[in-house]
Amino acid sequence: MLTKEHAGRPKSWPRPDSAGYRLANYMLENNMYLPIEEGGEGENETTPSLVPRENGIKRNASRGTRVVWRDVKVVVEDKVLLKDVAGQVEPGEILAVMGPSGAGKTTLLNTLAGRIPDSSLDTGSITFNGEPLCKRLKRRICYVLQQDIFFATLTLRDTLMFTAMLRLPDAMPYAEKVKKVDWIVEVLDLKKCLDTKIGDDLSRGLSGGERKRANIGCELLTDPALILLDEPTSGLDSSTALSLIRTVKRLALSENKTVVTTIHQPSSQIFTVFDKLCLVLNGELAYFGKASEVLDFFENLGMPCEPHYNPADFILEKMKESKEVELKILAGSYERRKTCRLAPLGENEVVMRRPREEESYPSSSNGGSTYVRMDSEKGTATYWAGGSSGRKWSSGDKDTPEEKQGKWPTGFLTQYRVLTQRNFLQARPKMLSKWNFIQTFGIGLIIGLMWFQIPHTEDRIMDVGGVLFFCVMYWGFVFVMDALAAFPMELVVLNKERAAGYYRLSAYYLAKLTSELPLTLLLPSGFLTLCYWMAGLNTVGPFFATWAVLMLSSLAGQSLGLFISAACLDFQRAVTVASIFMMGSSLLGGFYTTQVPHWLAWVKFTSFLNYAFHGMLIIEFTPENPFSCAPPATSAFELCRSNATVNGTVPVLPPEYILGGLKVELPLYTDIAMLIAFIVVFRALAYVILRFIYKPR
Ligand SMILES: Nc1ncnc2c1ncn2[C@@H]1O[C@H](COP(=O)(O)OP(=O)(O)OP(=O)(O)O)[C@@H](O)[C@H]1O
Repeated sequence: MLTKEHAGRPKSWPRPDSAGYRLANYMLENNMYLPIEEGGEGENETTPSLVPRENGIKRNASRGTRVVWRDVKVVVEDKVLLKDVAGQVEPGEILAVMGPSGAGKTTLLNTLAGRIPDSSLDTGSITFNGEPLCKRLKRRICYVLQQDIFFATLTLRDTLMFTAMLRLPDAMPYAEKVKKVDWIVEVLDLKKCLDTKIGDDLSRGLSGGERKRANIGCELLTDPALILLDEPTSGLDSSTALSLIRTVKRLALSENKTVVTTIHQPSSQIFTVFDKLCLVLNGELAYFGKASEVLDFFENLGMPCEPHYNPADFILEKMKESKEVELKILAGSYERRKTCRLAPLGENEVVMRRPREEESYPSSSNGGSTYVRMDSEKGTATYWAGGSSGRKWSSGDKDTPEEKQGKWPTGFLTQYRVLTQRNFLQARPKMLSKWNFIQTFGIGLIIGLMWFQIPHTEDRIMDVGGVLFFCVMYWGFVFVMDALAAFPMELVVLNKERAAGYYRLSAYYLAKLTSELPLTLLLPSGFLTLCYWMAGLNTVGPFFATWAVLMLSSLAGQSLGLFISAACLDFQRAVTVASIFMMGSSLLGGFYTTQVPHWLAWVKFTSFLNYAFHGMLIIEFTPENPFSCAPPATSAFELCRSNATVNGTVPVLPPEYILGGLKVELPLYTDIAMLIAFIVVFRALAYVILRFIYKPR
């Protein structure tokens, strides 16, 4: 019977102090785990619920997934990246993929994760308990990337909780999600750094090992069938690396997870933790089998390893020794494969192959790759074409009714809500940093002092224009450049999360736009308040109207920055494009020159600064805020020259004269409509680029 403490815990996630977990721990510490024999059980059978182990110890194995891949050949742009690669990994096992740099380890991992384009998989089949890899099964794979990609300003607790909220189904109660996070924290030993910021190269946060475990933790939340780890130990010291691999092994054993990891140069202690080994050499399979038997394989080839030598070092040295040795290893592997048993083909399993040029096949003209289904039992082959939307070769592609309900783990509203909270939290420290405040109010103060209480006279009209233009230009630049700097970093996280199917892009985008709005508007509001009143411009009503125009202008700048960032995807290029655009916009924004060469006149209509500046001038120069004429001898206006002082009263300039002199031609509503159009169009364009052009796999 479950105790109260256990009652809310999902059945599949035992506590770290559970008997299963303690047993796994004990077995690992005492080297009592045994790899399961290759082949043997029928592919479609569920692994027996209890697998006999050494010393009579039994392990619960009812939920495991056997993953088998055969004849995998990957070709990209006529380059063969993988050739005839086969293997099998059982629940509770760790398979290490090793080989020299560029051998094809990551390509193999990407292939197993279904993250290569359909057109690149030339031949091969990948099955999970006999079911061919399909969209539904892909969602049960967790892929821990080599880089630990997170928002640096969030704490580990926030990161895990947001991931749980996004990746665990809406139907799961909140308390259950919290318990799952607690469990991950305990299993991966992350408790002591739960409230530490993730950090990055510039700001200290989690240590390398903690970040790696956090990365694994975020992926494990979904209770995956297959865990793929790409170089999980890179950048870690040997003891942290060993502890990490041991943790993964413990998890594999206690949870019956199937683990495949690429690794560069494991220590001999790490090497002993691996159950199976897959050596890849120039895209070909150099060895597949028990890790403990790899040295026998090399010895049989006449390459004995010296006692006490790290087997991993020995293997890599041999693989890189010479072309001759390389050929010898591959020949040995070929011979070995003749006797190596993989699980038999499953009922629904087909080994697919793209037809060769000389083969004729029907219906090859519909644009997609053409595949051949080879039924090994009947000895038949059927050709058919599959569009880029997916392969139509397996009954396994069919989702269950529950899975059909949605491609995403959570609904749009949940995604929007969680992403809004997360974006707000992660943007807040950056936007409201002490230095941003110092910069904003420092510059605001300088502007206020420079143009302190501008007299309302004709000769100071340009000063009023100067203050307003500076506000528009300053915040235009700040928002464009901020978006250029922040968005590419965010794109990396977005890319990872989209590839793993966390959420809809539309939910992310909408959340980003709304969550940052209050933060975006706070600093320019403070800045304008300071400058406006120090410069003694107009009254309260026009102040709020000017504020509204400045907000629209700032958002237009941000939208432009997002668009340039998404279109360029390269910071340096984006800065160059943005600088040219913004300098052009500033120069043609109507303040520096009112006499633009006629062939350049059209450019000012592409400048959002122009619309914002002119809008502010219209708001500022009103009959209620009169500007008096200069003495007739110096006035630029005919009206002032002809109207001399009457009874000591200096005549005032009507606003239309001032606005005419400043070449303000469009009405206020046109300026506002154009600013809104800038915001909408550039944001929409940025979305379209992300949605249709910049698609992660
Ligand atoms: N999209 C691609 N187009 C062309 N060649 C590619 C592509 N992706 C990978 N390659 C090439 O395939 C080979 C294998 O790459 P892969 O990243 O799988 O190697 P790896 O064994 O993981 O290397 P490392 O240990 O250095 O990460 C490399 O020579 C690489 O240049």
